[in-house]
Amino acid sequence: MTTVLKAEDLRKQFGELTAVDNVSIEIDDGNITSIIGPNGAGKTTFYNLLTGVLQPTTGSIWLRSGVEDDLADVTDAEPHQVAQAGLSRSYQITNIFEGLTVRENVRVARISHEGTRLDFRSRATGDESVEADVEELLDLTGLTHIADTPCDTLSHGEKRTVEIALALAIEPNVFLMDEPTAGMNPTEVAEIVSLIRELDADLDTTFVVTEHNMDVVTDISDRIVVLAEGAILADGTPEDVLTDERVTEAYLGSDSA
Ligand SMILES: Nc1ncnc2c1ncn2[C@@H]1O[C@H](COP(=O)(O)OP(=O)(O)OP(=O)(O)O)[C@@H](O)[C@H]1O
Repeated sequence: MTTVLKAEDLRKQFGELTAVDNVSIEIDDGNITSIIGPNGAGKTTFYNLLTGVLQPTTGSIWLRSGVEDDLADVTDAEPHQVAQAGLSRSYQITNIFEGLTVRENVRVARISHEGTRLDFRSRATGDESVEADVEELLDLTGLTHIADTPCDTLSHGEKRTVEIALALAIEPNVFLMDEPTAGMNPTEVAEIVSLIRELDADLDTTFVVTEHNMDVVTDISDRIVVLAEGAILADGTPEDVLTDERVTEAYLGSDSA
C-alpha cells in the first residue's frame, strides 16, 4: 500500500482552545478510512486543515497527486491549490448550480477542471473528450437517468449524489466525504452506501469519510480513526475500534448519538 495523504504533528489552536491536538496520521490507498468522533472532537477542523480552508498552528500536510507522484508538502496551499493537487471534498453544504441540469452541473465542473489542467499542465483537450468524461461521470454515479433534470427539482439524496459527481470531476487521488448520508432517509442512505462501495471498487481514488451514522461507518470502513478532544483516541479495524472501551466512553461522555 502507498501513503496518499499524511499529517504530521498537526495542531490547530483557536485562542486557548486546541481543536486539533498534534495529530499524526497516514492514509493509504486501497482503503476506506472513516474519521469519527463525538461532537466537537475536531473532525471539521481537521478536514478544514487538510483542504487548506484553515492554516495549521503547527505541523505539516503531505499529499500524493497520483500514482507516479511523490508526496508533496501542501501545508501552506490554498483550497484551490489543494484541489488541483488531487484532494477533493464533498461538502454538507451544497455547491450545486440549482438552475442548471445535472449534466450541465457536471459539465461546468469538468470544464473548469480542464481549464486548470490547461493552465498548469499544458494538456489540450477537445469538447468531445469533455463530453465523454461528463457521460462517464454521470454513469459512474448513477445519474444518467436524471441527467436532464434541473437540480432545483432533485431530492436531497439526488443532490448529494450530484455533489459527489462534481467532486469526482477533478479526478481526485483522495476524496474527503463530509457526512455523505446527513439528512438522508433510510432508502437514500442505502443507495449512497452502495454508491461509495462501487466508486471505491471502480476508481483508483482513496476515500476518507466523516460520518455520524455508525451503521454506515461499520458498513463501509476498512479502517476507523476516532478523534476525541482533538487527538487520535483509537485507530484500527471496525471490529477493534468499535469494541474499544475508551471509544464507548468518549461517546457516552458527549451528547453525540
Ligand atoms: N473558528 C473557530 N473558532 C473557535 N473555535 C472553533 C472554531 N471552529 C471550531 N471551533 C471549536 O473547535 C472544537 C472542534 O470543533 P469541530 O467543529 O472541528 O468538531 P467536530 O468534530 O467537527 O464536531 P461536530 O461533529 O459537532 O461537527 C470545538 O470545541 C469547536 O467549538
